[in-house]
Amino acid sequence: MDDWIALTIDTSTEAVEAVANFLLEAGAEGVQIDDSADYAHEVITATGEWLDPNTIPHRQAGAAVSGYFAPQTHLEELRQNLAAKVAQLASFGLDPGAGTITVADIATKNWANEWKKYYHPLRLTRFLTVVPDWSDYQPAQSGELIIRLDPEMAFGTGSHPTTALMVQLLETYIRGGEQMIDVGTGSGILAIAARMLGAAQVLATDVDDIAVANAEANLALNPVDHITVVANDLLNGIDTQADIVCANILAEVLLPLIPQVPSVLAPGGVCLLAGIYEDKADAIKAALAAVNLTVVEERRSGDWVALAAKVVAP
Ligand SMILES: C[S@@+](CC[C@H](N)C(=O)[O-])C[C@H]1O[C@@H](n2cnc3c(N)ncnc32)[C@H](O)[C@@H]1O
Repeated sequence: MDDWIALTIDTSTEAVEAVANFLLEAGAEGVQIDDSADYAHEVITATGEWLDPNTIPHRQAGAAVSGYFAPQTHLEELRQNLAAKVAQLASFGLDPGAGTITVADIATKNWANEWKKYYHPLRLTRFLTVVPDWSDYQPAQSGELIIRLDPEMAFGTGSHPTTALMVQLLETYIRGGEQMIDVGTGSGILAIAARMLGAAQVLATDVDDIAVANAEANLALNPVDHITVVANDLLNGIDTQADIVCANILAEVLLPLIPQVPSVLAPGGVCLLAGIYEDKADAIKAALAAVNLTVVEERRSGDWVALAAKVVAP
């Protein structure tokens, strides 16, 4: 059999999700992400051993996203199509990084499993650890909650700082028994985390059908119920009340979402937003203020900002 084609785009950490989507939309059978940011966290091995990321050989800056394509792919057309999309990243406020595209034939029979070596159990917070579903990792201490994920297709393995910020906010604002709406659920990671932390019910939505399917597959890997996943754009057509509305999406999507939040937010509820690149934070705060939502907490990780906002009585 002919070799598979691996097409690798050098980019920045913040553009990893968009570039992976470009490759999947272009027909990649799978994607592999090699992101220097993944090594900013401690890594735990399958046997529960803590590893200093500096002891593992890894890229020091930026990220590379590889897509695997069937041998008969029209390579030049594909390369040009992807180069055009990479050139548009800056107009979405994303740093394209080097933006170079390299092509390699790979004889690896089993590329579909190759990428898995890049995913390790990841200690997200004191209480939550994200574990790839093929790992036999067991909790290293009492009280440690395990989220099992197959991170193959959708965004949300926990390794991105925006996801980690949002999980920290969920730990702060979930007291138990809340109704929650998770807009842009991706892998479903936030919905699963919320249920494990005590939320009563989660409505998880995503505009991308692949994400909806991946979130449903991930729910099945975890001992969680009372999570409904639906394909939906923003909060369009949703009229249930929620104590928590969370969304980890780029500012361009949060801006039209924010005016929809008050109509679903129950009295005393909180709106949690992540995915905000720091130069967009002021615009997001202004959009919140315009609908009477006051920022009550701000968290940062690198260049990323996450906000909690509530209706505060005058
Ligand atoms: C950055 S990912 C977040 C995934 C996960 N919630 C997390 O925190 O790791 C953003 C998700 O929002 C989804 N999304 C983008 N635009 C959307 C929209 N207009 N309505 C609903 N979901 C959207 C994307 O498909 C993607 O899965």
